[in-house]
Amino acid sequence: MSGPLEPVDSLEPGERSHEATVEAIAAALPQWLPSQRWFAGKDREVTGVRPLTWSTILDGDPLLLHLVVEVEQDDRAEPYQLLVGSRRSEVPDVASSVTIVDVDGATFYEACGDADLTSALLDSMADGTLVDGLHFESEPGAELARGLRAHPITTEQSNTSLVYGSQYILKLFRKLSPGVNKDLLLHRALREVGSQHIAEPLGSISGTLAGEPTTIGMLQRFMTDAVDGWVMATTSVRDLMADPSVAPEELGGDFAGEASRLGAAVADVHADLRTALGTEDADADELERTVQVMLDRLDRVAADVPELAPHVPGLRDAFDAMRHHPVPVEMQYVHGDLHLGQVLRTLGGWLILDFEGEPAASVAERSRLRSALRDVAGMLRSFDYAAQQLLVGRPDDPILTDVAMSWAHRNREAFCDGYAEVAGSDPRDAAVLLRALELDKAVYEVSYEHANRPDWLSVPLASIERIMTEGSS
Ligand SMILES: Nc1ncnc2c1ncn2[C@@H]1O[C@H](COP(=O)(O)OP(=O)(O)O)[C@@H](O)[C@H]1O
Ligand SMILES: O=P(O)(O)O[C@H]1O[C@H](CO)[C@@H](O[C@H]2O[C@H](CO)[C@@H](O)[C@H](O)[C@H]2O)[C@H](O)[C@H]1O
Repeated sequence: MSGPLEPVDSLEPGERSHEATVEAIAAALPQWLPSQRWFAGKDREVTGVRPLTWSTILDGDPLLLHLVVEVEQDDRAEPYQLLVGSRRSEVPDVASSVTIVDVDGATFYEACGDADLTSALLDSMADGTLVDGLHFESEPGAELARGLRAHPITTEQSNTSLVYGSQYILKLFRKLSPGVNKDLLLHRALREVGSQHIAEPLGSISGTLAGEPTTIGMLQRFMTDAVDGWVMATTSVRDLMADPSVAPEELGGDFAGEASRLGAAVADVHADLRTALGTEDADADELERTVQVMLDRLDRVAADVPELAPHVPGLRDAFDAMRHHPVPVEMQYVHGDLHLGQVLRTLGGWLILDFEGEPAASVAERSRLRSALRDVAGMLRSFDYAAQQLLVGRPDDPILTDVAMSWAHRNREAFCDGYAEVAGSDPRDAAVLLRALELDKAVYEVSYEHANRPDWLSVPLASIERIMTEGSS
């Protein structure tokens, strides 16, 4: 969760045509935004939406506008981007949920699902054009195909991704921050050092926000042979739950081998990030700052989510313990929000996606160098999630709970084994730090679930309870 923001300056103004339309769209957004999966502020009322700027990507009929709007909520004002389409000559074939507003007899709708309109984005990147203040570029050496149609992916996402043919995936970052997006920055750095564990970055779209060139989209190679880690992991847990009498290691869908290879891939990426972008040693001030950030987050989340209250004293102790058990920490660029939905198993091995960091963290927080153990903690949390999500909404069943917890334990250990083998040091040796990082991540998840998937709040809360109990036994 970020605090109040300074007012954001306008993007470089595009043509002022369509001004009245843009105002009408902005006026409709307070009602429309909260129903969008990618909107990060669903748990707070939208008190106003102000257009910061807009660009006309296609003019006439059909019309394709790019808007950056500032969304005001009680304690913050944040910029979001939207692609808005309209057609006069034919009724658009789009779901009613994406309709934003009717203006003068024309329907204006969220255009990410309109393949006739979104093909213009790829074509503009292939051509390297500047369209009404938006720069469309391909990465050095990338020869992009033109004329491909796109469909949005349906995964639950913080952003919106469009798949072009079976070749490319374009991620449109929804909540914008001035500057080059960390996801693009780290993908470029990893490509420079020849990382084997990323999908190649191929293009980008940028505008200007608060006077800075700002990434609004990133194009990557689409991996057709990929399955995401979350799907693989949850399939494995389901198989085990379906027949609890089978030992996990005898199960056809045992995930431990993959978990270990994933640990090795994450350690490789950490090493590549160090090579590409360097490291710094953490000093006592850094440790103090880290503990304080965790305590502050705990206070903020506990104020919003009463269910966290009983755990607050124990969580405070866990964070405080870092002060009494300091370990030498090398600070480096990390992924920042690593979980099973951010990793893809391809024929060539594991790829890591989405280096943007936690969607709710401030840009300053996301851009900091951190301990690589943050990513290890994120993935450990994800094994817990994969195990527990099948228990959500079911009556208590001690046998199934036991199966789920054994699966999580087995795969968490395998992941750490794989990581340790490549990194040369075992994350489990820094037990106090790793425990605090896991709990801090779980506090973040409490806030994330409260805002996005209240039904799942029980998942991070149960983990906090478990970690606390293990710690006190
Ligand atoms: N290069 C790719 N090839 C295939 N699928 C991808 C690729 N990049 C992303 N995906 C799919 O899109 C999903 C969302 O991508 P991600 O970058 O994590 O978006 P977000 O930032 O919105 O969470 C991933 O979980 C994965 O299933
Ligand atoms: O992928 P995003 O960058 O949008 O990350 C956000 O959403 C994730 C959920 O999609 C959320 O991850 C949490 O749920 C996952 C299962 O859906 C689980 O694997 C993760 O371990 C858990 O943290 C992530 O926290 C949030 O930032």
